[in-house]
Amino acid sequence: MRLSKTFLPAVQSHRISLFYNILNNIAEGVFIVNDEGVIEMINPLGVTFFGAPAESLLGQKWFYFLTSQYYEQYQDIFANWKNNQNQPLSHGPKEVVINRIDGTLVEADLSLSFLPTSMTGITPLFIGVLHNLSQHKAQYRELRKQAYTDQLTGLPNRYDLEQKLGECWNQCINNHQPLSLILIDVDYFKTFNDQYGHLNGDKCLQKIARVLQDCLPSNDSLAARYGGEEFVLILPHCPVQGAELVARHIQKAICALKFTDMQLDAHLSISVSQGIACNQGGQYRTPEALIFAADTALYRAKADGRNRINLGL
Ligand SMILES: Nc1nc2c(ncn2[C@@H]2O[C@H](COP(=O)(O)OP(=O)(O)OP(=O)(O)O)[C@@H](O)[C@H]2O)c(=O)[nH]1
Repeated sequence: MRLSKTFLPAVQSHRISLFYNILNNIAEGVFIVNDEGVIEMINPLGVTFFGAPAESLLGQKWFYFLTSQYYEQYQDIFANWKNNQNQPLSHGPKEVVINRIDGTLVEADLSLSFLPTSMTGITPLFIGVLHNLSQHKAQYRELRKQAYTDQLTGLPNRYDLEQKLGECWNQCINNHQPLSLILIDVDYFKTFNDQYGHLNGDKCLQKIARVLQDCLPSNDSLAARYGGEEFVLILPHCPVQGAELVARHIQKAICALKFTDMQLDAHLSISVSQGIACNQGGQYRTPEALIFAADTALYRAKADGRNRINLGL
């Protein structure tokens, strides 16, 4: 800011240098812009948000450094404000993403405060206070990922499955597309655990998860752990014949699994039972009804002797 201390009384001059010291040492990024959005002052922490030397930031419009979505927002906000200056232009913390000079992105909370000419004496000014959110956001993303992921297999968990199924359901209904679901249950898994131990049982579930992932027919299909030794495949845009082919593929791949890397007998093999249901033309009213139909089909596959594929009605 262009303030001269030369003719100011000593007390006032002291206050101004105190103010500068506070601003330069405060643990938030602070910048001051004029009514065009041009940066007039920026503190050292503020500079780190933009990733360029203070000298090159002064004189530039601050919102040029925002990613496109926020850039347009603030460009509009400033333009609207210029057209109707009676509107106060202040807000509390709002999320923005800053595109630093080196191309890296910084997620931050921005609070904007308006200082009218009656306070500044020259021209209205705005104070921007930036609080770095990048670390919190990274932690949040990690926790969110964990909340949606089955820890043992790395597949989406049941919670994620229910969300995704709801989304696929709506999308397929709206586009008049079929939606198939395969419910898969490992056969005699209690015996596997009893004979080879729970840890080997865990490794076996991990192998099964990898097979299911590899058998997915398209990028929009999804394998999830439904719970215990049960898994689900969601196959959007897939008619029942396609789902049956996928199930046969899974059946073959599971039966071919080897456990010699776990120091188990080379002849040991496992199998799964599968129930298929497909919503093609509105047979089912809800995603829950589709799961129920696949579950009933799975129950019959088990009852018919296991290592079977059964189609729901
Ligand atoms: N190792 C391991 N075992 C699990 C896990 N979750 C569930 N199980 C086991 O899976 C077994 C399921 O047993 P049951 O429901 O009797 O079914 P099953 O023995 O597979 O028999 P069928 O399904 O009728 O063919 C139980 O022994 C559970 O302890 C897990 O995360 N790890």
